[in-house]
Amino acid sequence: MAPARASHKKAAKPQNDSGRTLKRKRGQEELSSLVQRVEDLDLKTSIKSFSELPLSEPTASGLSASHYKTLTDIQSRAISHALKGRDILGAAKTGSGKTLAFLVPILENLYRKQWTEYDGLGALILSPTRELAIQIFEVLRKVGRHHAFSAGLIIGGKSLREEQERLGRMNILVCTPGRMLQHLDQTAMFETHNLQMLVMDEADRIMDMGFQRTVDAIVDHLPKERQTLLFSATQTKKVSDLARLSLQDPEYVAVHEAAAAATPSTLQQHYVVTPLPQKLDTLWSFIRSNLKSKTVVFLSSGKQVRFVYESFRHLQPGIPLMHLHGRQKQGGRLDITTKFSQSQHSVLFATDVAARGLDFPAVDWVIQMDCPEDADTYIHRVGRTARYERVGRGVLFLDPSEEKGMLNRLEHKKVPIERINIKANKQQSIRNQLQNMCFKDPELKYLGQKAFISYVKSVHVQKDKETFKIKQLPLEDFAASLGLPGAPRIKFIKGDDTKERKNASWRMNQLSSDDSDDDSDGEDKPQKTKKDENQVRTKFDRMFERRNQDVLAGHYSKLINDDGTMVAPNASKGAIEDADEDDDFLSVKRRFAAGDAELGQDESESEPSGAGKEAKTVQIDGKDPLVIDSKRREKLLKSKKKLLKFKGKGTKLVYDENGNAHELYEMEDEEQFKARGDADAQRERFVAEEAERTRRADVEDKEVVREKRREKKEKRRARDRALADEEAAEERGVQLAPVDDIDLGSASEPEEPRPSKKARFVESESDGDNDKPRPRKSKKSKSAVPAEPRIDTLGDLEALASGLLG
Ligand SMILES: Nc1ncnc2c1ncn2[C@@H]1O[C@H](COP(=O)(O)OP(=O)(O)OP(=O)(O)O)[C@@H](O)[C@H]1O
Repeated sequence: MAPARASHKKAAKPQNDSGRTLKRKRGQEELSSLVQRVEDLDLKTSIKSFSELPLSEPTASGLSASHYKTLTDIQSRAISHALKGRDILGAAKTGSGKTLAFLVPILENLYRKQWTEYDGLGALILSPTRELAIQIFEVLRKVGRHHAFSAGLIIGGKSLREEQERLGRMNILVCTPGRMLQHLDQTAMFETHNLQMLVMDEADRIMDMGFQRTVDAIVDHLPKERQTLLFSATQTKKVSDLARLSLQDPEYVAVHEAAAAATPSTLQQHYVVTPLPQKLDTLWSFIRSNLKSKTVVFLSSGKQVRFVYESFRHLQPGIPLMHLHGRQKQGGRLDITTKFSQSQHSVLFATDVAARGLDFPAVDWVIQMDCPEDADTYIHRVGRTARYERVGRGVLFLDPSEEKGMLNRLEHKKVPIERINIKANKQQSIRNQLQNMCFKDPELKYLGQKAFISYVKSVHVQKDKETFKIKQLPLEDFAASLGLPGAPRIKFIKGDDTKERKNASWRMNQLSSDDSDDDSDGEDKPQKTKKDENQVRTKFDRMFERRNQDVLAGHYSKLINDDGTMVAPNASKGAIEDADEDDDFLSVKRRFAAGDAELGQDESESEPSGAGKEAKTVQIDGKDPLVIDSKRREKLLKSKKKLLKFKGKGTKLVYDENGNAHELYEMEDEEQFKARGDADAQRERFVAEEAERTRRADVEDKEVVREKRREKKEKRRARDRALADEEAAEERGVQLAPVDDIDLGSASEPEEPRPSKKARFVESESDGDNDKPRPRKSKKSKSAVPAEPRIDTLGDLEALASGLLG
């Protein structure tokens, strides 16, 4: 969380009393006039520039310093209503300036209420992605730079504690829903009862399946009496959502509802029909012929993004390549968005994490290589170009099976899109190069296999079956186009309820790779069709399969384990760094089979053949092996306390005279037992011996107890004597040292009550040390309290105060 504090108030020079009063008076007058101007604001007048709006000086100067002068349509319509405290449902095309449409009212409404740090949280802005939250926060810092509010960014990726410490002092927060809920539930100091405004940017996304419950829980924490603003490029008026958010008589501000198109007029939109197996070739050819452009390429999953990025990087197209997806670490994601924003010519491969709200300057092309799940997603993706009156172009790649369905959806949403064809002479094939690369580089091949699986998975979970027809996709050919020797097997779980998993990107977990194949390394085998069986296998194929055993046989034989215990794939290092795995796809976790390695064993020994460095097991005291397959678990090895859980209780050993260790209870040999005589006689002897041992132990115990009582009595007497001496001395007027060497714990008299633990939080008394038990107060100590000093003058008072403080 980065606090943003404007400085104009701090910079004020000290003034004399009358100057201050005058300034305060002038401030009050300005404020009343501002309030009056807001009240008088006519909602029907169309406002063109920020200077026409009733805005405070700090906001006006923040806007002008950020070079915002004229209002966009959505700003002109929404800001006026929001200034008057109305709830708003705002919908406007991508890149039309929705961010300012809610930031300006936030600053103004808090300003007019003279919000201070003591008032706590005044406004909460929710964003579906971290990147968008960061971007909103940056705009807030810019336009709010002359305000004195504190603002924070809560998006996770930092320690909760660090955020917790500062959270209580924030007036405005920009956050992602998950992290916000975590704080609302766990941060005691965080109060929201005073909240004035709740804003949701990309509201339809926040309120869809992925966040529904989180948002409900957040709203439960917020006061009902508040102003709520919802913004998106594809807003819906779903009554249930509005009820959930307790919107009161919201103003529906949909500035482009009557427009002929849902997308900016400066945007040229095209689609190409390119069969799935040719998509990579088409993309490659496109990039090669647009080296002087800035392009965003959208793919359906992080694994797809990684594979295309890695393979194209190997092929060196002659333009910088970047990639962005949700499984990257936060720092990396931020670096990439900054780099891409600053670059002039580059290609960014991204998942839908970049589809909403991100404002990359001057993007020339948006390529949607994988078909978006619906028309709204298409609109958001394509909206990364042609922002704020600039020009831009979008190209959608469609498999022939997707063409009809998707075009219907787009037409329904008023998206004007035209077909274009690829020039045959420009089309280049990279299939052979990819095959060679996958052949030589097992890691790339592994990425390709994951990309294939995740693509098929993403198509399968799509809700719109008119557009996404998995059975019509030439999967075998698609796998070959990725450079793979065959299509990895995929098993679809029966009864798969796609409706339940509407959001493909969020809930792709209902599929499983085929674990029915009982061939030891057969899991990686391509899907065999009848055609395949008749095909002659070339030397090349055989080599590929041999390489396969090294790369994937290890993974899959561990991945798919009938007893469901462990898996140990051998992902490339990079792939693991991104935590970009197929785990969600599989019903078993990626862990090793039990008993792979003993504690302290060489790391290399603990890995299965051909495996990467990622997972290992350690066995502790013969217990079930502890699988080390993540950084968190690796840390665990360093904590003795945590490891106790995995350790046994330990075995007690006794040593004989020769120094040999024996278990405490060792089973005796039957022959030896018999040799010692009749069993009944032995039992009686044993009982008699044990009874005697118990009697002796009893006597010893009683003696110990008696000794302790004697000691206590002695101490009590000593204490009584000391007290008597003290009182006698008092009567004689002699001052004694405090009685602090007496063990009060052994006294039979009731002790002076110790302050309870709670007392720590009660305002401390003069000595400021409520925790420690104090020595008993004697009459002496009472009489020793000095008489109250005389305070005649201000000087006397100051002297006393400084003495107390000192
Ligand atoms: N009044 C304005 N004058 C000039 N530029 C503006 C104005 N308002 C916004 N912009 C610029 O327009 C661009 C798009 O703004 P913004 O990101 O707020 O759009 P958006 O509507 O939220 O887009 P999306 O729907 O994609 O989230 C930004 O670069 C912003 O700086």
